[in-house]
Amino acid sequence: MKVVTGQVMQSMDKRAIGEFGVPGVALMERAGCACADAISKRFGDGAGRKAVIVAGKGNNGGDGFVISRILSQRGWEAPVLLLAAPQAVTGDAAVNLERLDSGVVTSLPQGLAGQEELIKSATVVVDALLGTGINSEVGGVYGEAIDVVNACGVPVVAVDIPSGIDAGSGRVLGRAVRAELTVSFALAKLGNVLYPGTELGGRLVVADIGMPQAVVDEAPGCEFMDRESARAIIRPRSVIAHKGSNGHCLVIAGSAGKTGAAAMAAQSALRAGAGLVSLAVPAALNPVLESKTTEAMTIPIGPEDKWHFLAGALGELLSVAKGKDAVALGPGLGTAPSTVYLVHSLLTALDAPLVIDADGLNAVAVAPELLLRRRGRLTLLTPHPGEMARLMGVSVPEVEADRIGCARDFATRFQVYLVLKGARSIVAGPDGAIAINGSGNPGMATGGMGDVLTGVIAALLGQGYHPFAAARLGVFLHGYAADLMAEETGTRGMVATDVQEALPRALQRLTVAEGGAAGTSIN
Ligand SMILES: NC(=O)C1=CN([C@@H]2O[C@H](COP(=O)(O)OP(=O)(O)OC[C@H]3O[C@@H](n4cnc5c(N)ncnc54)[C@H](OP(=O)(O)O)[C@@H]3O)[C@@H](O)[C@H]2O)[C@@H](O)CC1
Ligand SMILES: [K+]
Repeated sequence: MKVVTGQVMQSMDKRAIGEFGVPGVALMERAGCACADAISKRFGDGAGRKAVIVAGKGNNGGDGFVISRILSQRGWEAPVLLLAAPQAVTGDAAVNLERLDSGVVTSLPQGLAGQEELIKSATVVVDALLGTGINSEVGGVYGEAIDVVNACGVPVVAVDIPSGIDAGSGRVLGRAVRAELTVSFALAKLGNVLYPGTELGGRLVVADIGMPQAVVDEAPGCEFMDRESARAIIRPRSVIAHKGSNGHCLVIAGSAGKTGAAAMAAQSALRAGAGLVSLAVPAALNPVLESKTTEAMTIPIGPEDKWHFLAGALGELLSVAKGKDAVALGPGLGTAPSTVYLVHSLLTALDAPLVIDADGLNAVAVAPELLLRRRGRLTLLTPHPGEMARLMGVSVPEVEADRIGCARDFATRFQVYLVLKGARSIVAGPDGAIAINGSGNPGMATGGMGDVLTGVIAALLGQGYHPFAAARLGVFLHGYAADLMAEETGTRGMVATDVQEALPRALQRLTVAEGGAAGTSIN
């Protein structure tokens, strides 16, 4: 599913009207109608139902006027509380304000004070205060109105986006409405799918409002990874495939106390469909990993009494990497100076597509410019916000404040593919392309989940997926496996090996035709 910023949606609106001759008032009619349909579907129709529409003076309010008119025709009582003088309403919104029966609209430029009882008596409150036109922090009467709506205890349906959410980032601009359902128009906005906006919006429905297809197709946006997008990436496996044709991955991982990271990365690569996995570990750890893993082939590296990789392991590792389809570097490596040195040497010497995670990233953070020496070879980094902050030399809050910007900046600057992990992981390509992952749940906030993701992405690279496809499908599959686990056992107590073991089921669900309507509801 494509998602766009609020500004892009506003320019799409202008293009549809200016270049394609679609009247703005027709777009508004369809937008209001889609909201009214969603409300009817959720609450039914007929007498005894009351929708209180809290409207601003812009076109978001205009949609609210249409909703009032349509619900009234369906037997609802649908009063509009307009936070402006009627003369302040202009354009298409004014046309629809005119169409309302007298007595339906109460003009309240001073705010909602005194309207609390009416609002509390509603079946549903419709939030039509602010949409994509929000241009500053919300205060004054709009801010107070948001507080009243949030305190009323009645289900709220947000028009386009909860008022107060920045459509381009999902940030709360001062304060924002909390809705049960959001009906967004033409395409979802970034603020509908990124936290905290996505959580405040509740369930999201994206309604077709008759935006010309060319306008939709040509709008610059990014991909929101849902089941449909994942299905579009997965390739069928040949019925005559053999282990050699499904990719041979090399995992370089492990140090004392971190054998689990190595085992999970290797096992997850197998669970994500790798044909063969070789696991290179410091020699002293080999007996542990021999017994921890079954299908993966372990390769002891370096002196028998060493529990971490030494710089001198370069030659041995390059020779085992020869002919491998993908290499995963980093899980549980530790940060011993000789290991860091080894990672630097491997960065410039390894030819195979390379996934770098965890301590591998910590080593890269010391000298990120080494990534540029991999030019022409494929490199994919999977940092969490802490690792991203170290890579960029900024603070974690700075990363969290602009996750898309940070991921895009690093990926383009160092010509790598990058997955910035966290709720709604961001995938960035060296050309600046962005995807946002839609799967996953809070049960994944435990140790080892990153090792599983590394294995999954390495397996997909090894099977020949393009790195941007491997990263997008990898993060979706990883989160989707966790979602399947959560359906069965809930999110508390979920561990990384649960997700690892659910990977085949997730892959199967994505490759077998799904029953029921695909629909446009994403959560
Ligand atoms: N795009 C489409 O395809 C379609 C879009 N449609 C709908 O139009 C919506 C966009 O409408 P829009 O552009 O009129 O902006 P909107 O969100 O109503 O707000 C602007 C008003 O709010 C004000 N204002 C701004 N910030 C504020 C603040 N912090 N605190 C207080 N006030 C603030 C600002 O006032 P100003 O600052 O300019 O004086 C201005 O008056 C979109 O979300 C969708 O619902 C559909 O009808 C059909 C198809
Ligand atoms: K709104």
